[in-house]
Amino acid sequence: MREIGIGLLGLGTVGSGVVRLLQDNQAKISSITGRRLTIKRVIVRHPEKHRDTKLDGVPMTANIEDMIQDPAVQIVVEVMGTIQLAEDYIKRLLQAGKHVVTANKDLIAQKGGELVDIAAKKQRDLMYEASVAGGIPILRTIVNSFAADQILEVSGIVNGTTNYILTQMNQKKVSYAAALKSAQDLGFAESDPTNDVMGIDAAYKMIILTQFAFGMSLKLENVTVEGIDKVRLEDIQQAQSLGYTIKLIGDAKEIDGKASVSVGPTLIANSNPLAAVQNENNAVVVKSAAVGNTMFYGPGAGELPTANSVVSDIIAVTKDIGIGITGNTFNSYRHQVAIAPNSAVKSAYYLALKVRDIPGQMLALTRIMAESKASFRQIFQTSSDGDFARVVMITHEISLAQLEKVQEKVAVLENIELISSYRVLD
Ligand SMILES: NC(=O)C1=CN([C@@H]2O[C@H](COP(=O)(O)OP(=O)(O)OC[C@H]3O[C@@H](n4cnc5c(N)ncnc54)[C@H](OP(=O)(O)O)[C@@H]3O)[C@@H](O)[C@H]2O)C=CC1
Ligand SMILES: N[C@@H](CC=O)C(=O)O
Ligand code: NA
Repeated sequence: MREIGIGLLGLGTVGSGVVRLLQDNQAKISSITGRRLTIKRVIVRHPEKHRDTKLDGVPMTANIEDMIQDPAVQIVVEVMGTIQLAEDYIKRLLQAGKHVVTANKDLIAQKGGELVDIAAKKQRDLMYEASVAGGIPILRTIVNSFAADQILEVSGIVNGTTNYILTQMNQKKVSYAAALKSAQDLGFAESDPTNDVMGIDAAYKMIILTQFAFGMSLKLENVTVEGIDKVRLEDIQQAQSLGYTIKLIGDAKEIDGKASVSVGPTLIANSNPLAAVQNENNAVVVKSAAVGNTMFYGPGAGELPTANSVVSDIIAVTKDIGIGITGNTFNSYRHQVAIAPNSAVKSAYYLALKVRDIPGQMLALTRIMAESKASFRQIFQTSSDGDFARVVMITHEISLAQLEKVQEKVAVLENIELISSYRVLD
């Protein structure tokens, strides 16, 4: 049987999983592809480090040139991370005629367009199924199974670390710091978890999903992003008492041909299936004109789930090599970028406010709401420590422009502080 040589750029959580799947499922993969997939070379930062993953006889070095120059390597798997270095390496690998599979959403979200162009010019494949929602095969599904349908919205939970943290805080009353630490130990979090908790990792994934769903290549500054770093246990408990669970939700919708993309803590009604998605699991809901709502659920991070997406890409590339059709872009849908105005983006909101416990404050608050033409469906004063009361309200559907008006007006009030404003999804 003919051989396909694989090069691994990175042998951490995901890289080790890739090795394991290629070894454990070799016979099945060969039966499907008609090729024997063999790991020929590994590049890591510290080649001398002790590793549990055993790759007898496979050279392991720190110099990318070793991979670029190795004629035995046809497909390189980039599971190293970073943006600039990975960009430089992948460009050189593509120029040298290698096919590339990557799990690097940071890179694809920011530099994907350039890399796709180089790959196409060199007639090489560039695939990145693992970059969005880890083990869920969402990108290929959008390309293949929604090609004939008009996607209206793609939304859901696309970061495993934050969903794990929120689940642990909500169910086990674990502290934020302890939950983050265990997400790191379990290998879900990025090497620097700032991007996870600040919503940036989810924003990168939403940028990639927007490209696949609407053909628009957005930049990070086009996405409204808020992380979970300011979500308090009080908010989580308050939401629960109202019948909601707080999740970090990514949302990309098309409004009159324009995109609106956001990431932020959101109150999900407990009857909504997204509320039941726990720990590192992700769920992506695709709303489309013909099909309606379709939900894709599964592990969004972790060694083997992510590795399965990587290996599915390796198999796709191997099949393309076999029939001589490499160089087709992973997603060929292109559409001019247009961003929806804030007046067109609508949602219900949960507003939590710290209000000085003196007469007249509720009146001031309701006046601001009336002036902003924003009505509320629920309002509570939940506790008072003598000086300050906590007031929580859930609005009817209002536009982002109206919300901003309310935020601006509250900001100038001396006795009322807006602590959080989160979207509400029924
Ligand atoms: N973990 C997950 O659940 C998921 C991760 N991803 C993405 O997959 C990629 C890898 O993640 P993960 O496996 O968790 O990361 P790890 O930190 O576990 O592994 C990174 C690997 O890359 C190597 N590496 C790092 N820097 C360099 C460098 N400068 N030169 C050569 N090698 C280098 C490291 O070498 P050494 O071992 O010597 O330190 C290590 O083997 C990232 O892009 C991540 O965003 C995507 C989906 C899920
Ligand atoms: N850090 C990411 C890993 C997968 O992309 C996450 O937690 O989802
Ligand atoms: Na995926």
